[in-house]
Amino acid sequence: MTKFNIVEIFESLQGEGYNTGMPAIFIRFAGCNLNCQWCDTNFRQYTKMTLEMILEKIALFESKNIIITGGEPTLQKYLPLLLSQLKKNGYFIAIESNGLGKIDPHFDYIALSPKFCYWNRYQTIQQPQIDEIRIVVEEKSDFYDFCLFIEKHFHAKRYYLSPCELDGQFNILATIQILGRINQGRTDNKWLLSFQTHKFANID
Ligand SMILES: Nc1nc2[nH]cc(C(=O)O)c2c(=O)[nH]1
Ligand code: SF4
Ligand SMILES: [Mg+2]
Repeated sequence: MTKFNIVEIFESLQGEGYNTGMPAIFIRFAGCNLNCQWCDTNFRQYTKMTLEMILEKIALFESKNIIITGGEPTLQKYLPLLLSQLKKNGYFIAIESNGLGKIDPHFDYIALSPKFCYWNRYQTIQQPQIDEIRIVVEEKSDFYDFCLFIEKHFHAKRYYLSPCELDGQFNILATIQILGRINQGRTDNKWLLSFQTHKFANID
């Protein structure tokens, strides 16, 4: 029986990146292949749901946008099946991924969040055209080089830096300093700021 490991399904507003404020149904999958120090998501507690159970649950919400997230959603074996069913039902489907798994090019919107700590593992990874890259800022001397590497390695429409929350504090100054450094001498201001606005607004 085809089952998905689901942490939670809820309706909210996209809190981050280009689509900030977009009403969406979030489907959060369990499990991750990484272990980031500042991870803010409990991806270890989940329930098993069939495709029918997921469709029934999301039909209760108003939104026709879906954000597939985790954990790391590409680890779900039956994700392509869910994707094709949701597409048949007319949903716009975005994915949030750490970028180390294979991303199905049929997603309507692809947001990758590559992790500085796992830099080496991105060297051999190829991905289709990405809509946005969003990197959480780590205050390490070669973090800037990591951003340049990612910009070269993955082709995205937009690039964002996002302040890291650690012990309730966001490293905003470090974030805009890196943005300043990376945009210096360019005329396109290619790298932009993304806040996790849902955390400030106290919504899911
Ligand atoms: N509002 C809201 N926006 C989000 N964008 C990405 C999220 C995530 O946890 O992947 C998230 C989330 O958890 N909440
Ligand atoms: S990749 Fe994302 S979900 Fe996985 S440990 Fe890192 S921050 Fe958490
Ligand atoms: Mg989150």
